[in-house]
Amino acid sequence: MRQNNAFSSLLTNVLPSDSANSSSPTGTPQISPTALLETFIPGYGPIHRLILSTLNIDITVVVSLVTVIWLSARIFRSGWAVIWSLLSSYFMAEISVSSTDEIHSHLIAFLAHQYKVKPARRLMAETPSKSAWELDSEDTETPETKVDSEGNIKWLNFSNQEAKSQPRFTPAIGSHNFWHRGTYFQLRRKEVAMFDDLGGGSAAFKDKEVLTLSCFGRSTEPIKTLIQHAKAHFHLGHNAKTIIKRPAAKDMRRFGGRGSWVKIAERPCRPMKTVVLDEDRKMEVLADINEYLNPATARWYANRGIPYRRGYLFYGPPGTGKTSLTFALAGVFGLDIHVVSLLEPTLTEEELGMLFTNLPARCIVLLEDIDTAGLVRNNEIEEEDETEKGRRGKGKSGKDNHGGDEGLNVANLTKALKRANEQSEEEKKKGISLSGLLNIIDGVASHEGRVLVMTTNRPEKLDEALIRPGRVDHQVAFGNATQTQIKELFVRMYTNDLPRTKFLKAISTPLGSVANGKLAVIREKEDLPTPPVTPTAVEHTNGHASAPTTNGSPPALDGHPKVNGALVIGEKDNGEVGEDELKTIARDFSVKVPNDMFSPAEIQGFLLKRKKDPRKALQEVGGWVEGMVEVKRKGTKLVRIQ
Ligand SMILES: Nc1ncnc2c1ncn2[C@@H]1O[C@H](COP(=O)(O)OP(=O)(O)OP(=O)(O)O)[C@@H](O)[C@H]1O
Repeated sequence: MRQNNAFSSLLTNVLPSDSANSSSPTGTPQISPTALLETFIPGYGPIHRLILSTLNIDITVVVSLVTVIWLSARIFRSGWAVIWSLLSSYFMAEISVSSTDEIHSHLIAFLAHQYKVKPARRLMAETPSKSAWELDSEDTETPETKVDSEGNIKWLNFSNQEAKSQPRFTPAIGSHNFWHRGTYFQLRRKEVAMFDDLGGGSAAFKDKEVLTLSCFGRSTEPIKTLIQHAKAHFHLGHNAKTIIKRPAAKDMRRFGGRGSWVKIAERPCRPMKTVVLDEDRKMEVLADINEYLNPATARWYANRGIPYRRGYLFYGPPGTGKTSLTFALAGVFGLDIHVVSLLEPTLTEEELGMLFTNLPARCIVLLEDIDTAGLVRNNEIEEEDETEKGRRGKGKSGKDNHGGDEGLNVANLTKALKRANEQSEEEKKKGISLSGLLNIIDGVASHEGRVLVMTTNRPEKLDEALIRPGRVDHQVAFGNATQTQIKELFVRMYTNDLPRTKFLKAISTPLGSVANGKLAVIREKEDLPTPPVTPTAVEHTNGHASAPTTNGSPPALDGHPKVNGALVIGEKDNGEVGEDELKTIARDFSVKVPNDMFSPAEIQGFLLKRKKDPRKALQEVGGWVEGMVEVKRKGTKLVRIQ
C-alpha cells in the first residue's frame, strides 16, 4: 500500500493533482490523471468510480503506468523504424531474389537447413515433394516379401507415405535476422501480387515471392557469398543427379527468363557404362562434346565466324538406347536436359524461339522423335492452302451457276466469317513449321552453347534441311543388340549393386583427364570407355595409374563397379552365382539370342522379369526367343512368353 502511495505521488508529479479543477501554485488550472484517462479512454470514468466505491481501490496509478509503457513502446518502435530505415538506406547493402529464379529455391532450401537448428518463432511449414530416388537412403533395406500367419502375402503398402515424409520449415513471410559465418543478415520475405494477362481477354492476380537479403556495409559481397553457399549447399545435395526440365506452363512462359523452364524430374546420373553401344561410337560422341564444351572453343568458333552450336542426331529402332545415351552424356558433362515436345499443341514458334533464348549457357536440348513432330515445309502448307482455296472456289462458282448473283447477303457474310475462323483455328493447330524450327535451331538469334540432340526412329523421313551440317554435326546409329551387347546386358543385370553412397561416389567422382595429346575427357570412375588411341597409362587424380585397354573395344565384363579392385558380382541377389559362372551363363545366353534381332529394351524387359535368377533366364530364353520370333513374323503385338 505504501508502495502504491509512492507510485501515486510519482505519477501525480508527472500528471499532477487528482482533482480536475486543481490549480498550480501559479494559479494555472491543472488536469488530474483521472480526468486525462477519462478523456482518452472511453468509459474509464464510470469504471474507475465503480471500482473505487466498491473495492476502495484507485486503479488510476496502474492504468496510467500501463498507458505510459504502451506509449513509450510505440514511440520507441516508430523511432527505431525511422532509424532502421535510415540505416538500411545509407549503411546497408541488399540483394533481392524473385521466386521465378532458381536461386530462390536454392536460398529457401539453404535457409530451411539453417532453421533446422536455429530457434525461431515464425516459420512456414512445407511438405517437400520427394522423388522415388530421394526416398532411397543409405539405411533403406530391400524389404522382404512377408507372409502372415494364414499364409497371405503382405504386399508393400505406401498409403501413409505422405504422413511419413518430414515437413520442412522455412522462415515465414516477414522479416528475420540471422548470423551466418560471422556476418549479420536481415532477410525480408514478402509476397507480391502480379497482374497476369492470361490472354484471350482474361487476366488474374498471381502471387510471386521476393526475398531480400541485406547486411551492414556498402558492399554486397557478403550477400553474394551467402548466395554462393546456398547454391553450393543445393548442388551438394543434388550431386550426381541429372535435372530434366521442360517448358513451363503457357502463362509462366510469357514472362521469359529462366522461369520459362521448369524442373520436372531429377534422377541419379546414368553411368555411361550402362549404355550398351559400340565403344568407339561412344568415345567419338564423348570426345566431340568434350571438345565443343571446352571454354576456349567458343572463342575459336567466334574467331572464324562460325556459330557456336552443335547438333547430334541419334537414330535407330525403338528401344536401342538413344534416350539412354543422352542421359548418360548429361551425367558425364554435368548438364541439365531440356526436353521439348514439338507436338505440344500450345507451343507456338515465337514461344519456342523464346524458350531457346532462355536456355542456360551450357545444356542439352532434347527433341525426341523428331520424325513424328509433324513438321512440314511452308510451301507444303501453301500448297495445302491453294488446294483448299481451289475447293472453295469451285463450290462458290457452282453455286453462282445456280443461284446467279451471290451478293453480299447476311447468310454469305456469316459463312465467310465462319470460314475465316475455321482457317485461323487450323493455323493455330499447325504449331511449329519446319522453317520455324530451322530458324530456331540456327537462326541469327538462336542460342549458342547448347548441345542439341534430336532422336528419331525413321531418319529417312526427315527433311534434309533439318539434318544438314550446321544443324546436325554428328550422327549416331543405334541398332538391335549384337552378341557382345547381349552378353554385356546380361552381366550388368546380375551384377550386385554397390551400396548407395559408393554408387553415388562412383558415378560422380571424376578421375582426372586422359592426357594423350589428342583427348582430354573428364572420366568417370570405371565408367567411360577407354580412349582407343592411348597406349600410355591414365593418370588418376589420386596419383595412381591404371593400364588402359588398347584394342578399342573393351570386353563386355570390363567397367563393372569395383570395390578395392574386385569386380562386384553377386553372391546375394543373383541366386548365388559367382563371377566365373556368371560369365559362362552370359555367354550361353547370348548364343541363344539371335544377333541383331532384338532391341536392348526387349532383352532388358525379359531379364527384368528374372532379375534375381540368371540360371532361370538362361533356361527360359529359348522359349522367349521362339515366341518373339513368332510375334515379329506375324506382326502381332501380344507376346506369349514375357
Ligand atoms: N543400348 C542400350 N544399352 C542399355 N540399355 C538400353 C539400351 N537400349 C535400350 N536400353 C534400355 O531400354 C529402355 C529404353 O531405352 P531408350 O529409351 O534409351 O531407347 P530409345 O532408343 O530412346 O527408344 P525410343 O526410340 O522408343 O525413344 C531403357 O530402359 C534402357 O535402359
